[in-house]
Amino acid sequence: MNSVDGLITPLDIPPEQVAVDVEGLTKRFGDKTVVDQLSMRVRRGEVFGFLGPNGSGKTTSIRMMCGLLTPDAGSGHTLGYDILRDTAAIKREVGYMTQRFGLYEDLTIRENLDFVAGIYRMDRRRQRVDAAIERLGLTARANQLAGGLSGGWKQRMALAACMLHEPKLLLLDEPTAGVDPKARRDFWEEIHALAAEGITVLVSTHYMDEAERCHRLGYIAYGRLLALGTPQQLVAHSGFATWHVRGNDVSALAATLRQAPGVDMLTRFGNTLHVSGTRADVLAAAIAPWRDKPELVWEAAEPQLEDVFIHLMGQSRDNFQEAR
Ligand SMILES: Nc1ncnc2c1ncn2[C@@H]1O[C@H](COP(=O)(O)OP(=O)(O)OP(=O)(O)O)[C@@H](O)[C@H]1O
Repeated sequence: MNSVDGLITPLDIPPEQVAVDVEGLTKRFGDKTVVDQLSMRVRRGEVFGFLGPNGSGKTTSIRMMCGLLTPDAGSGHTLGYDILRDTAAIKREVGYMTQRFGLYEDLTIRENLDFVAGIYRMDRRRQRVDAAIERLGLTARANQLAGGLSGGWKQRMALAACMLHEPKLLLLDEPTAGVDPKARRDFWEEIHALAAEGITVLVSTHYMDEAERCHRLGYIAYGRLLALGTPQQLVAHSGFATWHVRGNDVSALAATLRQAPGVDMLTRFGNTLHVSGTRADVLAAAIAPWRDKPELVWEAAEPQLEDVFIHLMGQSRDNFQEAR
């Protein structure tokens, strides 16, 4: 088969620790299969990240797991509820932060949250709003207009809004798109603090540094789950070997190695090349003629999660084309 085999590490845990357990989830829109036979589990209190190219089915998968969308095939349980039958119960326990949060720019943070609590007819409205403001560190800004907030604070407010009904599961769909790096880091601290309290978090992201911060990851391409596991498992099971080579002029070397069998990926960083392959022995043979050149410095390197995903992306494109 292909080198993506072995990248699925199922989660073997007792039932009481399972937050999401789905089997064969499939969704079609028209004649297009957007999610194809998705089977996986998420542990309670885990931050689980979905990665994959645009339009690969991440949002659709997450929405099926949370009873927001009915699958065409497959079954499963979320927080112990059946995803086909108990959708109302699941929705009550899920907080969903969509890619575009509709906040009112001319209302303050407090007024926005109060408005959300109002439209959902929540009880203890004042108390819930106060708790969300405090929990998300919004106290000092509670009376500022939302329109004047930076992207990071807006996201924090959006998170506060979907925490008002005290959900057990959070769905965050690319929550930090367009947020500056410092605010992204703070936001992730918050996500981990919530997970530490036992809240399960499903998050979709395009950022590799965020993927590395998840407890476990699923990589989806063309609706298929191609990889599942902790960041460490994904790197280890990829079989990837990586070398770094430095020199004053690595252009000729780059051109030759790009064509060499065993070199699956070659990335240039200034005067350094990162050269990777899924077969360590074939890669070693490819670079052997260059290893003793005095003008080059070679170093065996740890493969990075990003390398694995870039490779998976290329691989899945090939598989997809073959399957057509
Ligand atoms: N309600 C719908 N009707 C028709 N097609 C849809 C619908 N929802 C999603 N799709 C299509 O299904 C595919 C997968 O969409 P989905 O939003 O799940 O992908 P994604 O991986 O979350 O992408 P992105 O990173 O861009 O959000 C896309 O081609 C999308 O256009």
